[in-house]
Amino acid sequence: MKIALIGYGRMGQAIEAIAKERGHEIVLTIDVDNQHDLTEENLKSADVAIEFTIPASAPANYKTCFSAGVPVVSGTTGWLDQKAEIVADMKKHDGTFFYASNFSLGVNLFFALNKKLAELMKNRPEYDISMEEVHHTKKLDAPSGTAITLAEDLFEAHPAKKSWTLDTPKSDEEMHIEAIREGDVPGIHRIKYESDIDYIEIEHSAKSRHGFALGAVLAAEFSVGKKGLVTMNDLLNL
Ligand SMILES: NC(=O)C1=CN([C@@H]2O[C@H](COP(=O)(O)OP(=O)(O)OC[C@H]3O[C@@H](n4cnc5c(N)ncnc54)[C@H](O)[C@@H]3O)[C@@H](O)[C@H]2O)C=CC1
Ligand SMILES: O=C(O)C1=N[C@H](C(=O)O)C[C@H](O)C1
Repeated sequence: MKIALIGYGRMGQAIEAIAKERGHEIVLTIDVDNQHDLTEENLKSADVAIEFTIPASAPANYKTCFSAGVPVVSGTTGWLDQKAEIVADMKKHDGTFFYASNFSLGVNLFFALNKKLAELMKNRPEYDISMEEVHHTKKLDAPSGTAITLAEDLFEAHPAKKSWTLDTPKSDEEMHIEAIREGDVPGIHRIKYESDIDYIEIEHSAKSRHGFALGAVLAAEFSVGKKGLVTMNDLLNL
């Protein structure tokens, strides 16, 4: 598979190493210094683009790939307020878009566990619910994309909670998410249920970025030949 790598930071470099180990070829590498080389012409040689950049750059990068007819796999977080526009653009070009707030298998199993626990707790108003996420100090967005996915899944299964806030909740319908930035932490997510008599917590802690990067390469392999929106549930058969 010929890959265009858009974003050559921590994730781009981890993805390059795994893609090469799996026998793929990187035919184009774009980072902030050569971003103008991301053109339809230069994308012609790629079977798929893998995009891990920054919230401000990702939407324009997706549109260039859709115009070029190249499937896009992206894990960039913090741009979802523009999702409707991006999906419309993908459809206009009959494109392929595989987006995941977290590409690790373990986190996707954790998503299922979160839904199950929220379902069990939906008639237990004695438990207050909160979340905590911990990431490295270079992270630009808060809360993490993964925390937002966890929160949205929780609200669906547990309708007493309806929205999240990074501040002190103003009502019982709001759930607090604490976003902690320290060191080079690859990513920790905790969901906490607390009553007057006990405390239940589930946690996922990434030991490195390997799981995210491997998931992104597997997603790229899966995306070639597909059309429309593709998700981790499709890849993992969840
Ligand atoms: N979905 C997932 O599984 C994961 C998602 N992420 C997300 O991926 C994104 C990237 O994370 P990292 O690699 O850790 O960040 P990073 O800061 O190490 O790398 C981002 C790179 O994008 C480059 N960049 C900025 N504007 C660009 C443009 N217009 N074109 C091309 N490159 C550009 C920067 O120069 C930088 O090298 C973040 O949004 C992060 O939240 C990170 C890990 C896992
Ligand atoms: O920025 C990161 O590093 C990460 N970002 C993703 C997110 O926002 O959820 C995934 C992972 O937690 C690492």
